[in-house]
Amino acid sequence: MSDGGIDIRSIRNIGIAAHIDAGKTTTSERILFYTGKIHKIGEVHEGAATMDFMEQERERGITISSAATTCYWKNHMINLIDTPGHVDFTMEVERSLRVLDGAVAVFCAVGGVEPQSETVWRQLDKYKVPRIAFVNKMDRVGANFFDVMSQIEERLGATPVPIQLPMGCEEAFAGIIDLVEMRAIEYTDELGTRMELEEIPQAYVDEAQKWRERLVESLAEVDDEIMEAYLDGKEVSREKIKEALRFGTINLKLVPLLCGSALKNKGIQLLLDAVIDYLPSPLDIPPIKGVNPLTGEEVVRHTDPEGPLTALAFKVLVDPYVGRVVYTRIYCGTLHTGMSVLNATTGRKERVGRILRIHANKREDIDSAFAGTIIAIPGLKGTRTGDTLCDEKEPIVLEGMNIPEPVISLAIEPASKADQVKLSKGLAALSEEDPTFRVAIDHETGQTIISGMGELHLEIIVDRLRREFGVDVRVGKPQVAYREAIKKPAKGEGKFIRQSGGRGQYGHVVLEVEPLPGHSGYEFEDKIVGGVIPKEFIPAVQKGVEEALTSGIVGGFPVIGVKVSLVDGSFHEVDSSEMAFKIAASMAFKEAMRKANPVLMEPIMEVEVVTPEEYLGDVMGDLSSRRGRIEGMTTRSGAKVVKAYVPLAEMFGYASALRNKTSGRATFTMKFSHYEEVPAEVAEKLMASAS
Ligand SMILES: Nc1nc2c(ncn2[C@@H]2O[C@H](COP(=O)(O)OP(=O)(O)OP(=O)(O)O)[C@@H](O)[C@H]2O)c(=O)[nH]1
Repeated sequence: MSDGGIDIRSIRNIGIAAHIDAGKTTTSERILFYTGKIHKIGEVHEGAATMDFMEQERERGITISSAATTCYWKNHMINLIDTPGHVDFTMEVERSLRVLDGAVAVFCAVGGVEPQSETVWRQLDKYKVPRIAFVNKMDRVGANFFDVMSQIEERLGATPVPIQLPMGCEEAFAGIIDLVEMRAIEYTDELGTRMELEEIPQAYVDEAQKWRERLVESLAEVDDEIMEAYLDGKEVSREKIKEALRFGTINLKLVPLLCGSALKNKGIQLLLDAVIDYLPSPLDIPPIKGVNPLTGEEVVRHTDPEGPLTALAFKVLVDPYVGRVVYTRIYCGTLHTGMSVLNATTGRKERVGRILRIHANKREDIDSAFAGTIIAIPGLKGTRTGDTLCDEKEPIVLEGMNIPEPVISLAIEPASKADQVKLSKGLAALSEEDPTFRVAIDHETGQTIISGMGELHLEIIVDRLRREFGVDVRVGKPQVAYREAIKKPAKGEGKFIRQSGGRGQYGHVVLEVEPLPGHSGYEFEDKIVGGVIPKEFIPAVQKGVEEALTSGIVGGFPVIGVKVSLVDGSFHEVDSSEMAFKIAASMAFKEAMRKANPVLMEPIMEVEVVTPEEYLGDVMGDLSSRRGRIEGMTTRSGAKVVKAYVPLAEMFGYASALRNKTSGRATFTMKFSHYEEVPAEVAEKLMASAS
């Protein structure tokens, strides 16, 4: 199976992961330059970068959107996937890490392993992504290749294996020694397009020999044949070295270490060679798992162009040239234009009218795309980020793409009447792009409420509304989504009786309430016997209860986890009406709830903090002071991983607090877990400040 002469073995789906300022954008751009797809090297911070098309990303220095760009190198197809690295966007991170098979971790030769590179590295560990490391900025004053190597070893618990050495550094950085080929590469022009291959200069021979031996020594650990040759003092062939490096990298046993200067155009071609030589093709990764939505059975799909279509829509973006496109990774089967596919997540069918391959500077229409590739599909109206697209006859929903419930919300309003329409449009577009972002209207106040995954998430949404949609908005303070529940069963009675001449009103309802297990869900049961309330009024009773549930009696928050039984009541031949029963039901519910020991419930987050051991005490102490409950502690790649349950209300500002406590070296992720009762003294304070 081929695509312009490319077979699956020659595909590399990679991401570039780096600390802010390590040179991710410059490196990506140089890759696109050398692979011949863009012809001008732009200075990133002057706005010419190809990957960062969102103005805001550049300003904030964090990458939010994840696009994929296709380029070719030595008969291989490389799909470069943009990887975000911020904790508030765990969905984004998970999605892009899901679709890439390997990564290039870029480090700054001066800064080394900086706190954020630690974050990114640990995410790659979590998703078991094979990687190579590129020590960039070798031309800068203070650059030190070996320092970065030891930091990777010590701080990240990895096994970096240099496959290159720098020739000179700082101002004098002139080229690279290739320890696999045992040759030197010198650059003779500014753009780095002219490289001279030469013998290793005399001054570097000893050092090169030493590191070549170390390379073989490291490979002996992962390859028996090399181990034997090493013990016997025999030469190991170049091919064998490459094979063992590839094996060690793909199996996460080692990380090849390279060097260069993206800005000075040195080392990028060799980096591309290493991507091809050592990072996995779609055939080298484990098969993807999912469930059959009809039977609930687990399904496993291999990278096979002949198999049933299985694809993941990993990002919806408005492309500046084409409009709304769905970036999709095909895991199995082949997608053709004109094909009808099942969106197994929504259960709806979609027609694929066009398939696009996105290059840095153009969009190419293609007829088909097979397993292992990444493409963009325009016009899939009903498909959102995280949806699985598949063959209708063999449905599958890929696992692990659950969309978390938003836990934080704020009120938003247009600054003027003129902004109203633009605001609605902007909110609709943004919630379509990002399934973790929701929009709702508060029926009591008429306010528009937006909800998301964290403070920064909403901050960025508001920022995008201002910039991209030109809306002037006013926003309220972020609010925790509280709920109410009851702790014991109780009975309540409600009578709504009016007699003022003419036709009166008569509704009389007796309800029992009881808590449901786990404080979730809602049930209504009609236990009326003997027609003490006629059948036709039962729906009105239920409606009255449901309305009362939307605003509890503790603080006016929605009530969750309650079973309501209608047990008794009475009616009047003439005066009873649906309205009267609805009001009586609502009164009965409120009375029952008052007697049922009502409590305030708060969202509890599952928090995972990854920290170097030296900060463990501080991190745990801080979590406890935030009413956190430590659930467990493990070790991952030499760092401590603390799992805890912490109320969301206590997590405001946690990102900066953690940064300050750990000099930025610890990282965290959090997601909603469940609701729990707010402790009495906290609830009291909360209610006092609200009133
Ligand atoms: N001296 C030197 N500077 C470099 C090199 N690579 C990148 N830079 C500079 O470092 C700065 C950051 O580079 P970017 O490519 O924007 O880094 P990034 O990791 O994408 O950073 P963010 O966009 O902030 O996330 C820019 O001013 C680059 O010109 C290099 O090899 N040598």
